Amino acid sequence: MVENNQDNMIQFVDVEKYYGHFHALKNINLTIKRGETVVLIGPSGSGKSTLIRAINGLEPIQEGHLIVNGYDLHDPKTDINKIRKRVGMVFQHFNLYNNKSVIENVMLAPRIVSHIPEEENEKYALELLDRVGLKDKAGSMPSMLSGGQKQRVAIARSLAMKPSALLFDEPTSALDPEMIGDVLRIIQNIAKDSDMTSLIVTHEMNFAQNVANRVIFMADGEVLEDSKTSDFFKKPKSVRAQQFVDQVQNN
Ligand SMILES: Nc1ncnc2c1ncn2[C@@H]1O[C@H](COP(=O)(O)OP(=O)(O)OP(=O)(O)O)[C@@H](O)[C@H]1O
Repeated sequence: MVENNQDNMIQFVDVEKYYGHFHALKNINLTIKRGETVVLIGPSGSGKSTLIRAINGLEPIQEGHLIVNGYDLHDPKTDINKIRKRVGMVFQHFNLYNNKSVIENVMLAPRIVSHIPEEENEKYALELLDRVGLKDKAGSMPSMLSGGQKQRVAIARSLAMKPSALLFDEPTSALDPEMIGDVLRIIQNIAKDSDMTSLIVTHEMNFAQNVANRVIFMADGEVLEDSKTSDFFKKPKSVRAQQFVDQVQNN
């Protein structure tokens, strides 16, 4: 039995994850406290997406405990929807409903999951679209938007459920370079909110340095480093992490 500490938003205890025989997450132990902004970095294939997707149950784990907002995901009695209500996710490829307008995308989950009255739902959706600079696109279809705009809608949509935590899985990797700055600025603003817990997979090292209070470095399915951001960028402890940072920064 793992102690349930209310200060912890996300806790991995001895977590193991396999895809068939492939060991994708190896003995993961880490805790993310409420309000923290944590950046997860590492080479391609190191398990970053698997780890972040495990947190809202998109990837089942096979061993250990994964406790999110007080619920143990590995307990069959846990209702995953209770976790997803409080933990939003922003994907690399936006995952918008292309047959629904921008505002409908933002209003859908609060309407279906939380039964928010229509007028209140619409008012809040417009506030969120304003926050991401897209109020004037409320009636547009996603196909009429740029990649950066689509991602800003996806962020507004993830905020619509008033989550306690947001997971970002490479939110700028599919964007043209000129769109990345706007999206990162919005994420930075969200992360500054001390009530919000953010976990961000990214290759944007300047962003990581400016925004995160902690950096987690993964390689080959393991967490090799979990350090304060300033300590990590001053001198990573492992050779693997140093090589990775040098390579990303020289690109
Ligand atoms: N559904 C799956 N079935 C089998 N293997 C998978 C599956 N998803 C991921 N993997 C493997 O698990 C490992 C970790 O993948 P993951 O996508 O978590 O890495 P990542 O660090 O996010 O990589 P990237 O930066 O390229 O997105 C990789 O070797 C990948 O091939």
